[in-house]
Parts: sequence; C-alpha cells; structure tokens
Amino acid sequence: MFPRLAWYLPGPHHEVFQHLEKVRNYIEQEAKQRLSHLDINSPQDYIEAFLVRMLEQEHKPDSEFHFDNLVSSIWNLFSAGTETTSSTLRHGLLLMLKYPHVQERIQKEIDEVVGSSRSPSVQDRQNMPYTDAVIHEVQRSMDLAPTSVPHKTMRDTEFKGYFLPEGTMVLTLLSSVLSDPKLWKNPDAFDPENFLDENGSFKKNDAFLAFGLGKRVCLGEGLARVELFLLFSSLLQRFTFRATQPPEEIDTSPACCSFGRLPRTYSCYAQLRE
Ligand code: HEM
Repeated sequence: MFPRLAWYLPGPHHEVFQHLEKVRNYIEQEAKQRLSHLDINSPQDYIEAFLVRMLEQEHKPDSEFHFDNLVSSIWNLFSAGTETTSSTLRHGLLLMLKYPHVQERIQKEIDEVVGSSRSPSVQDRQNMPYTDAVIHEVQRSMDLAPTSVPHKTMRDTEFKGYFLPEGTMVLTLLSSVLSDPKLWKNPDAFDPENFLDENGSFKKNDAFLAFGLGKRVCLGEGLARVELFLLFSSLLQRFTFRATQPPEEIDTSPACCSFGRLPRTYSCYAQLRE
C-alpha cells in the first residue's frame, strides 16, 4: 500500500538494491567485453545483435538502441524470463510429490500419446488434455504474481466511478480472479478438474490470468507455455518423482509472498522409469 514506507523499516529488503546494482554491473561488463571483440558481420547472440544496431544508430539521438536499454533488457529477460518458469516448474514437481495419483495419470497419458521412444513435442499438447489441465492448474493455484507488475497511470483517468490522478500506481490483483469462487469449480484446492469438462477434454477458462491481460500482458507467455509443457512432460516421461517424507506433511503454500510467490524447498527422489 505504501511502498516508500518500507525503506524506513529495518529488514533484508535494503540489500535488494545492492544486489541489483551488482547484477547490472556484471551485465554491463559482459556487454562491454563483447563490444571490444565484436564482429559486426556475424553477431552471435542477443547482446551482439543489439550492439550492432547500437553502432548503426550511434548518431541518432532518439535511438532506443543504447547501452542502458541493453543492460535493462538483458536484466528483464533474466528476471522476468527464468525465475518465473523455473519456480512454476518447481511448484509443479512439488505438487506431484504431494499428489502421486495426479502424477500417475499424467504418466499414463504420456505413455499413450508420446510413448517412450521419442521426446514430447508441442503438437502433442492438444492430445494431452489432462497434462495441459494440470499445468494450467499448477499456475492457477500457485498464483505466481499475485499483484502482477506495478503500472502507473500516464494521465488523469476515470475508472468505474473512481478518479485516478496521473502517476497513480496501479496493481492489478490477479489473485482475486484466479481464486474467484464464481469462476472456478474448486478455487481453493489444487484440482485439475478446474480445466476439464465432463468428457475429460481441456476446458479453457478466460479467468486464467496468470500472465496478466491487455496491452502489457506477459511478453513471454507463448515461450513460457511451450517451456512448461515440454519440460514438465519430458521430466515425467523419464522419471517418477517421490517425496522423502509422507505427502501429507508437504506444505504447498508459498514460502514467500510479496511480489512473487515461490514454492518451498523439499528433497525428493527422481526414479528412472522403465
Ligand atoms: C510461468 C511463467 C511466467 C509467468 C507466470 C509470467 C507472468 C507475467 C505477468 C503476470 C506479467 C505482468 C503482466 C501485466 O502487467 O498485466 C508479466 C510481464 C512480463 N513478462 Fe512474464 N511471465 C512468465 C514468463 C515470462 C518469460 C519466459 C518471459 C520472457 C522470456 C517473460 C517476459 C515478460 C516481460 C518482458 C513482461 C513485461 C511486459 C510489458 O510490460 O509489456 N515472462 N509476466
């Protein structure tokens, strides 16, 4: 509610900016090093492709291709693009430890549709409604970004009878939609049935807002969906994940709940499937 107040209170959040600075410095050093060895005719990756455009547009004062934007976009790719997908995957595996019968049903579907002689492909997803429903339900129930990403009004705005002056911070409460009892069969539990119809087919639900909505919807949604399906189904094709303690004792509520909700850490066995 009052983010500035946080800086007057003691706590580990004070270290956040120091860590951010360290990461930015590292990215900056890496980019400068590439710049010194750059072959403009053969850029090898994102950083080098960006640097080539930066040099091409060196004399354009309004160019978006400058060093600051390079560092920020790399930082965005790491912060928005890796922690999100890996935490979702970790949460999915934690739920498999907690609910072995769900894992068994996914493996049955994988065996029927994909088999064991090849890896799952994106095309398999449409024939694997249960696996698809589980992945959606992992995302819905974990509610990774409860308040989404903070936005700001660019001008004075009227919204549903409320006046929001220019510069007001706006947080969209994705949680309120992802757990609305009017919109889900079973909002308070992990239940893949939330995404299945009575015939066991995948049922889309417009209230699935794990990636946000509108103009500023997650830029990596398509990539994240592909990554989650391929990684999750490939892991369960090859391994069965088992808890080292009774499943009833596993706590699937998030370990940290502020800007992002992260799964708790548990050890597990990954047993190779025959
Ligand atoms: C499970 C995975 C992911 C989840 C749950 C997720 C969720 C979100 C959410 C809720 C937002 C804010 C949307 C809004 O403001 O309405 C967002 C923004 C964004 N995400 Fe993701 N994300 C994921 C993966 C990724 C990946 C893999 C990438 C890139 C490789 C990515 C890049 C971005 C970027 C660049 C934005 C800012 C978009 C903008 O402001 O225009 N995300 N994401």
